[in-house]
Amino acid sequence: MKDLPSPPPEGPAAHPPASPPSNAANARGNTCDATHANHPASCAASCAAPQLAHCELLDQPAAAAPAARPQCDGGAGITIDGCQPFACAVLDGLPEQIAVLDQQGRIVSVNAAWRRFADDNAALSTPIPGHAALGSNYLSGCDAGLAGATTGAADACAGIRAVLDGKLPSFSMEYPCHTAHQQRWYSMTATPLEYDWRGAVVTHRDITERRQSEANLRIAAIAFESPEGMMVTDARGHILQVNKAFCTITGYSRSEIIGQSPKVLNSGRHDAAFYTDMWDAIRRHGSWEGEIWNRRKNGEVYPERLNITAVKERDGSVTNYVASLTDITLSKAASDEIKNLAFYDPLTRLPNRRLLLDRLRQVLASTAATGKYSALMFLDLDNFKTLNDTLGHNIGDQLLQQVAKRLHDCLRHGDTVARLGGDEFVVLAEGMSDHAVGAAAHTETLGNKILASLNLPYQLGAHTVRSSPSIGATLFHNHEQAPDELLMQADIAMYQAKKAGRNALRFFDQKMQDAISARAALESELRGAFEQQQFELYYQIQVDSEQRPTGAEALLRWIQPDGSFISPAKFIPLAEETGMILPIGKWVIETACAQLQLWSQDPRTSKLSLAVNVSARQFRQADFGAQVYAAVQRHEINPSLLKLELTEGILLENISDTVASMTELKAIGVRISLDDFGTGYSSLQYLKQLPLDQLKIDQSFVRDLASDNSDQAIVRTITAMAHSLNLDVIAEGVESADQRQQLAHVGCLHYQGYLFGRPLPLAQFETLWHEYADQAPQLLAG
Ligand SMILES: Nc1nc2c(ncn2[C@@H]2O[C@@H]3COP(=O)(O)O[C@H]4[C@@H](O)[C@H](n5cnc6c(=O)[nH]c(N)nc65)O[C@@H]4COP(=O)(O)O[C@H]3[C@H]2O)c(=O)[nH]1
Repeated sequence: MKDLPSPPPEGPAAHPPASPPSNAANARGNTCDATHANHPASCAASCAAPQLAHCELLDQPAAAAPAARPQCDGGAGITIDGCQPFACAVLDGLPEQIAVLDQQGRIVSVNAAWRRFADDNAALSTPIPGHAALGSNYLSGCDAGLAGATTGAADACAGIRAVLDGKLPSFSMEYPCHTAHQQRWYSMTATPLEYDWRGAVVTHRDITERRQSEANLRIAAIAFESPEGMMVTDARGHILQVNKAFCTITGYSRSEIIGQSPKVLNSGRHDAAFYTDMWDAIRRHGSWEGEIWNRRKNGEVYPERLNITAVKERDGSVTNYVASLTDITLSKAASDEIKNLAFYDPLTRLPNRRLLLDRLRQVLASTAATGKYSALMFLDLDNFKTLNDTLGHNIGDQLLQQVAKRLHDCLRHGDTVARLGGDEFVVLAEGMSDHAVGAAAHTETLGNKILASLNLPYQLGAHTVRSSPSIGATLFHNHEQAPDELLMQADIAMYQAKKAGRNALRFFDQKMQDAISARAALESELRGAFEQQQFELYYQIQVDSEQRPTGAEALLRWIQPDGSFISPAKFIPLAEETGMILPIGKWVIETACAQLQLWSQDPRTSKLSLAVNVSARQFRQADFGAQVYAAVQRHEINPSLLKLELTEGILLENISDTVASMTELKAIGVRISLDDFGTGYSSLQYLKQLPLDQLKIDQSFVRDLASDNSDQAIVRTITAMAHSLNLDVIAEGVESADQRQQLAHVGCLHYQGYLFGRPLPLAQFETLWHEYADQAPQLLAG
């Protein structure tokens, strides 16, 4: 023990001086001060000390010992007046250790508890100081402690001395007395003893248990005031205690809530079964944990994480319930937000692709059980891009939001509308009918309802706009179909609706699917074909009105290893879509330039021009001009012999960019021909802006030229227009002499067509060309 000194060695102490009579009454009157009022043992000890007749007494202070008084315990040779064996028995029966000190602080009498403790203590290898044996001087022990500079010892010493000197009515302190293995606490009380002589009664009490309980309570109190709300109820559910966090969360003050039932917090959002399950769990497992909606005092309903634990007696009976609760409004809002982002489109708040696929899987599973047909519809807004580009994204977003709302309003409860992104929406209508035909009819009705709704005008800020959707629908009742496959089918049908003129509904059918599958196969073959150099350029001769060969058009051929041909009409659009046209187109230009170079080396062919087709995607490349220039340079050709054939569609897409690109090409020196002329919407206005060299009359006007008056008028107009713009004109698809004659009649003096020659491999073309060069007049005359 650090705080109290070791007792002095055993032995007779000096006789204490006579007690100062002046302080006696005062000291006695204050024996049970406020501190000790709660410690009856201290009081009893101090009040009973004069009667310690049977207690073990060492001797009597000489100055105060009246000779004739009865002796309680002859063994010690001390007699105390009025000493009663009964009082001694009482003191010996007390658990507190009581010692009587004389004026000098010598222990002159102890009770049984003190004695026992002193004996036990002495037997310890490291005795606890302060529990000295009879005869030793208690204050010397304190002094020894002082030497060790222990604060508690100094306090004890000073306090007891003050009591002995009548300066204090009583003194008490508590001190730790820890051993290596145990933490122990004691209380020490000193009260004055006014008898025949002056002394003090010192009481020691083991207060370890109380200190531990107090410590536990302090810990519990700190734990109770955690950031989590805490509530303790009795077994019947009456609230006994709540902490500050509880008050903050619920809005109730302690005084308002204590004594109430937790039912005041009920939000009304959970049914009776919820609470029954909760209490069942508490009964069975002793606790329940989960999320619950509760109501604050201000009426606001909020989510909280709640844990309720039953506190039980040893016999299992519940004494209390302890609830800890956390307001999860914010974390719930955050997790809801995360959920929203993961499963909902932020713009329209509609389910996104992930959630749609999830629902689709569920519907597929349920169709397996019900056998009913459901429908999946893919919607795309016609001309959305134009609206977005012309009125801005903000207006585009508003349109999407209004479309989302209208779609939602068209559906039955339980159907799903999702936004996949951009202007693509998907409707999933479940359980349409038991039969395919009925389901198709229902789907058509729904589709028409959607068409009608989305066709109504939209008020978007200051703009009133109209929009229409193209809708593709597919029906399903076979749970073995994959969600992605169904989406693809609806998408394909939607494209059919677009092809059919937009603002329409189309159903997916198997033939369409087969075509798509074939296209997918072709696409993979196309990639391989380029790598395996299965492409070749064929050349179709072009002649003038004198039947002189003026040049050729290079036409791409895909010749498969088995010798079969795949038509450009089939693979060029696919190559365009997949982007394969870029390397292919580059190769065509390179090959054409290489050929022009070869022809330039022969004076007979050095004037031959060569036309190549340029696709939209190819032309739109930022470096297309640079590619052409590089090819012209690399092969050292006369650029005016290279003719780039562009279609009307390409040129009119973005007129200012087009003019810039064409000007760049013209600067290189190449010539530009407008292919398939007449099939688009070219106006004179546009044509005037474009740096063109030639118009190529589409073969569709040439085909019926002999019989169709309107075709004749068209060809005449085109030719006149070309001449007015100072452009060459060439007609393609000339198959008969009649056609050629008609063309010549309206002023078209350049021709290309089977009449003069089919597209041919290089060697055959060159043979034909030589024949033309030598015999063209005779051939044509024939
Ligand atoms: N019925 C009939 N047809 C005739 C006659 N004379 C020529 N043709 C065909 O008409 C098409 C003319 O080519 P196009 O209009 O540029 O139309 C071309 C062109 O748009 C595209 N194409 C061909 N080669 C290339 C190429 O290298 N690059 C690009 N981007 N497209 C190409 O594929 C289209 C089809 O090419 P082809 O099948 O070779 O078909 C060629 C040609 O064989 C005739 O008297 N009667």
